[in-house]
Amino acid sequence: MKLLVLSGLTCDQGRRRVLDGIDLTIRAGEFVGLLGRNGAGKTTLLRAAQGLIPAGGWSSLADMPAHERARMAAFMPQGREIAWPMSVESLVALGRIAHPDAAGAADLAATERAIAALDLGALRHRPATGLSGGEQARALIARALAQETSLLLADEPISGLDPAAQIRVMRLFAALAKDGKGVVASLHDLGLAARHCTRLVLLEQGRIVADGAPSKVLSARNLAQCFGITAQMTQTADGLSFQVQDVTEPH
Ligand SMILES: Nc1ncnc2c1ncn2[C@@H]1O[C@H](COP(=O)(O)OP(=O)(O)OP(=O)(O)O)[C@@H](O)[C@H]1O
Repeated sequence: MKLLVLSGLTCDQGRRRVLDGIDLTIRAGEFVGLLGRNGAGKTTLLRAAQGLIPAGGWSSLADMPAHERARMAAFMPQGREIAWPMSVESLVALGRIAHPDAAGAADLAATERAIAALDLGALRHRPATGLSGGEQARALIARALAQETSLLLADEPISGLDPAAQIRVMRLFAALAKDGKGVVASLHDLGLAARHCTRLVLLEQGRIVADGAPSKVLSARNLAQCFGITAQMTQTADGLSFQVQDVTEPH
């Protein structure tokens, strides 16, 4: 089942074209890692796909009425500012705003599931503004999870998390995809992307330059061209193992 279709999506910032003709379809069951250097266009793509910034071309999501979109897709933005000193559990419960006709019990249950999934039980009564950066990230992922949408869009969800929390979040996203949801996450950790994503989409200067299985997208050629690095990749019994070896470009 198609959850998101982008066709010829473009976005300009000033006189620069920062997203240039993106054609992309996300289906149920996929955990898609959105990769690319700083400035490649990952955040712009995630925002333009939702109609949060002006864009050309077509997005199935941006085309929906706002209330339908909120039932279809949850978004964890890259900027993690939390405006009010509300408790962590109240912040997570905000994910339920898109479900005005859900029973109170269903809202509570979804909030509790999200709190448990992100291991926030011990923090639930703390003001969200007083959390560490990584704890705030987990609370915002939980808020998106509580929305219980078919599609989850997450902008650098694991940056700033400790190693165990990063792996837990990647496993959680992989499990959501296995359950039939779709997840698109921009990521800078190529090793975790290789290990956990079902599909990788590589952006360069606002264009998709590779799209497919992790072992194909993380080819030596793509790594050199799009990241200026070399890496060693081996298939192990546990999955794909990926280790960056060197930088191939002068700074
Ligand atoms: N509001 C803005 N005004 C001007 N330029 C912008 C604006 N937003 C984004 N850009 C430019 O658009 C390009 C793509 O930015 P974007 O944030 O999408 O990159 P990214 O791939 O998410 O990068 P990062 O990995 O650093 O988060 C960059 O060159 C950026 O400088």
